[in-house]
Amino acid sequence: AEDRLADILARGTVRIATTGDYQPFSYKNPVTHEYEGLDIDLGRQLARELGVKLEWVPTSWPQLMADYEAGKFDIVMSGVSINLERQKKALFSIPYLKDGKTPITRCTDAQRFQTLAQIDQPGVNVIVNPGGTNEKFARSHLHHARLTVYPDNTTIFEQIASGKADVMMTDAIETRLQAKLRPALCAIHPNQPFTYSEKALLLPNDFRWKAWVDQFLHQAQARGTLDRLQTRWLSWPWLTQAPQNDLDTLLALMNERLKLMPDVARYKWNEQSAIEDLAREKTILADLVKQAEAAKVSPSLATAFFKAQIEAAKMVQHQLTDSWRQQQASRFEDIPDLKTEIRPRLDALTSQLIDALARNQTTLADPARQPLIESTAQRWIPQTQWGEAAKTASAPLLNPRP
Ligand SMILES: C=C(O[C@@H]1C=C(C(=O)O)C=C[C@H]1O)C(=O)O
Repeated sequence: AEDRLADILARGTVRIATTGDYQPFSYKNPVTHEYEGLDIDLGRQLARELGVKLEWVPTSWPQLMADYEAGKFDIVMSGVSINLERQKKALFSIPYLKDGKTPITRCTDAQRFQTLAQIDQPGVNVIVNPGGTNEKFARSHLHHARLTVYPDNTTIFEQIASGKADVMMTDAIETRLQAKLRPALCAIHPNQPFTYSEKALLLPNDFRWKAWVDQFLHQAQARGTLDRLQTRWLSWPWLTQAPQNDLDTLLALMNERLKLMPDVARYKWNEQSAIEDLAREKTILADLVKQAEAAKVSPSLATAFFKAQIEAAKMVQHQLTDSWRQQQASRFEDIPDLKTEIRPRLDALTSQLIDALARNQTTLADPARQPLIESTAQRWIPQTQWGEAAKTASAPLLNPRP
């Protein structure tokens, strides 16, 4: 008989399928090309507890069940909703999140759209993304309101903020996330949604493997890991717009590097170790010069640029630890390991940053393009949450160089 758990342990790898298109669960960051989100963190913890390597298997919603039948993965972690159709073929773990459809609207109109009866009125503009459970829900519950089907998931919430639409009904977790990303919007009773559904992990038909996964989730729930993951990924500084050109990409990568610093600082806080690690900095700068030469980037530009990124990284860490010291913060839970998890991601970013420098090199060296660089950086700095550190990071792009 099949014993998937034994297979995984013998193989030394767990294959986790994910779609990469569903914030806050699974999102393929278009700048770093890495997966990020609640289910991604949970997947890393699952692999750690199994004691095996993790292989992400890209899948998509339309392909999910076909990939399952082709045996391409051991588990799906992607914010999958339990549904009895899927369960005719596969198994689900115990649920790790409760959800349901609820409204999101402008905060100024929050009182107008509390109930379905209030929403289903002539003159109310409801907006919905096509093809999924949101559209199904809207079509079966709305008879008087005007329903606009809007295909662009990335700008649909802008339509509400700008008044082109009034309200959307979607998963409560998405309304919470969007309300954090866009302060003009409010999630309406996300704790008492109109419908009830559950998120779980999709598994092959193997009860021993399911028992292991259920125990893992049970512990994550009981120890508070799942609550912490929700808090983390609902306040994550998600990318809201993909970069449009090489200069945007460079700035976005600089931002991605800084986004890793809160975890670096939390790790060091737990270990009570110093923020500055000069040996590590020396290694980075030495590797970098080699990589720069290979990519035909001037080593002096690359060095100046990375010194500024490292300076900014330490500023972010100091700011955070100063505030934690003031608040007498205690230990942080579930922090990724600096050596085996965070620094490898920083190293991957180093290569991507060098590529981006190479693609921007002529622009950066051209005095006629300085005004463009300056205005792009000036727009970028306040869009990040890093304040002075973002200025420090972008200084080498602005200052005229020898
Ligand atoms: C990020 C870290 O903290 C500091 C900043 C570094 C960086 O930006 O790469 C390197 C070493 C430390 O001085 C780290 O320790 O990895």
